[in-house]
Amino acid sequence: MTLNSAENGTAVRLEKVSFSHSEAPFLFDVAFAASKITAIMGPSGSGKSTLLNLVAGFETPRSGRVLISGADVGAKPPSARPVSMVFQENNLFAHLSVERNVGLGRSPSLRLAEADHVAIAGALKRVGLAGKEQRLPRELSGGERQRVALARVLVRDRPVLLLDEPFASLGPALRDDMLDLVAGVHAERRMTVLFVTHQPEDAHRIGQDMVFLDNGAVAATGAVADFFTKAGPEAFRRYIGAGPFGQGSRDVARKRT
Ligand SMILES: Nc1ncnc2c1ncn2[C@@H]1O[C@H](COP(=O)(O)OP(=O)(O)OP(=O)(O)O)[C@@H](O)[C@H]1O
Repeated sequence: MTLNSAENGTAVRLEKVSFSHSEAPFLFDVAFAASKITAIMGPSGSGKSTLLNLVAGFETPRSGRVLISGADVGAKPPSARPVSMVFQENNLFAHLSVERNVGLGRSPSLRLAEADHVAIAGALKRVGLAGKEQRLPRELSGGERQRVALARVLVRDRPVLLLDEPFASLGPALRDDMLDLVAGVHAERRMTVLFVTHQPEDAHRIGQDMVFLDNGAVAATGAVADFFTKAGPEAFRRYIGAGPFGQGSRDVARKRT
């Protein structure tokens, strides 16, 4: 039996990756487990987006290596990396229909064969947008636009998914729906997901592992569940503060089950 890459799992590793925008230095040395959802949290400016951009290839390390499935992807442009990315907004081209925006995940020149159209229709159905294929992004709600971005991820079918606060501008109930959609897609495809969020409840809802950044470096790593106990890392507890997710209470553990 041959296993495809998703079944093998695709680990992501930043090996002593240094980088600097201007004066602020970053040094990332961290591994993301294959086929898991890892939440990436940390104070504003700690380097979460920068880390994702290094994996995606939008930023180039000054030194160190980015490894995906053990292969150094440093020389590859973003389009050649086995990665998809969803941002908080501006994922879509305003002048293209929903169907064509999704089609870009299949072919950047939108030369689409019959099989591509079938895949696009299937992806739009999976994210709950069947019937809205011909709409423009401005004719959709914020949540629907993010569903289009997820449909594009599905047709692009890369083993690594980078999510940079994709649902931060959505209300709580809708955010939960979208997170459950991501968790459902992850259960089907088993991508390796790096999920940047400021919301502890979002990390808790779908995250399995946690990478906590502080000041341009990894401050703590571990299982998400362990971060939300009283024994969780001190810097993390300071960051999330008081509130239902800041008390390390057993209520949180109960909610999960
Ligand atoms: N293109 C850029 N040019 C110069 N500095 C930048 C650039 N992008 C980010 N920075 C700086 O690098 C630091 C880290 O930014 P980054 O966006 O990675 O942080 P973050 O943890 O994602 O923050 P936030 O939670 O606010 O989104 C910040 O101090 C930011 O001002």
